[in-house]
Amino acid sequence: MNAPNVHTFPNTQKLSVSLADLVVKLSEESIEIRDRFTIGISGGSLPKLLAADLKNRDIEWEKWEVFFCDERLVPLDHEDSNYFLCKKEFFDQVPIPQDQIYTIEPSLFPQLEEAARKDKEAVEEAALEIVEDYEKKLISVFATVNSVKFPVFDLLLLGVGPDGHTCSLFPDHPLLDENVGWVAYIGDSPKPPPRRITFTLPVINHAHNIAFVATGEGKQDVLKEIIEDTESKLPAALVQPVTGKLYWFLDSAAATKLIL
Ligand SMILES: O=C1O[C@H](COP(=O)(O)O)[C@@H](O)[C@H](O)[C@H]1O
Repeated sequence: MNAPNVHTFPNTQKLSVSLADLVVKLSEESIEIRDRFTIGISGGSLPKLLAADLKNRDIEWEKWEVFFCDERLVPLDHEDSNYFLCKKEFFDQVPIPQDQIYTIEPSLFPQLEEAARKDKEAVEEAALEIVEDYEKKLISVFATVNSVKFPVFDLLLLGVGPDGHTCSLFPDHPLLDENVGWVAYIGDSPKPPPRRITFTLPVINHAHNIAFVATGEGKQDVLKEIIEDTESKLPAALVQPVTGKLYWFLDSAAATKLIL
């Protein structure tokens, strides 16, 4: 495994500038080689930190293809939606073509809501349709130029929760063992809302570049385990790129307990 590049910054403003530098560099390199930039974005604290400086950069936005590393199964205009959050913080500020921002399929929502009034099995069936639709969207973008075994993103931007979760992969959850599917449904997320979809670990680990972004003192302990304990089984510690590069962008509050 490639050693992670851990970058720490005195404040979130400086972190955002450096994160934007990396995204610009990778976007330019990918467009030069493949004429497009494929990126997966997370929710939580990430979109605001990402957009802060990036929105003012000179980027070929029309070459971007954007997916969500995880998404909550709520309508796209719901405040819990990662799309809604990214739109508010980022997409509304930059000219990425709307049809190159791949959301979960809103027309599949009514049947999920109806299933929720029935039973768990019906919910799982309806959620599976959303998963299959999202996998089709991934295939439409990746199948022609990459190996179809797993999509290979130019960049995945990930967050990490104080419990060590990343995307919607939570500690000790059976989804951590998924090694075939690209997208998976979780109906019992310990962090609300409970129903979500998420990229699986192999999709994450096949990316060319993965950058974690974590800030604030609430993440000190978990970061120490994830970055320094090579035996850790926390979801974020299982992010180990097959051949790609792994970056950590931390503010000094989050990085305090690390031996760097
Ligand atoms: O629920 C989620 O949480 C993680 C971590 O969020 P953060 O606010 O602690 O950065 C996020 O990466 C994920 O996309 C989201 O669905």
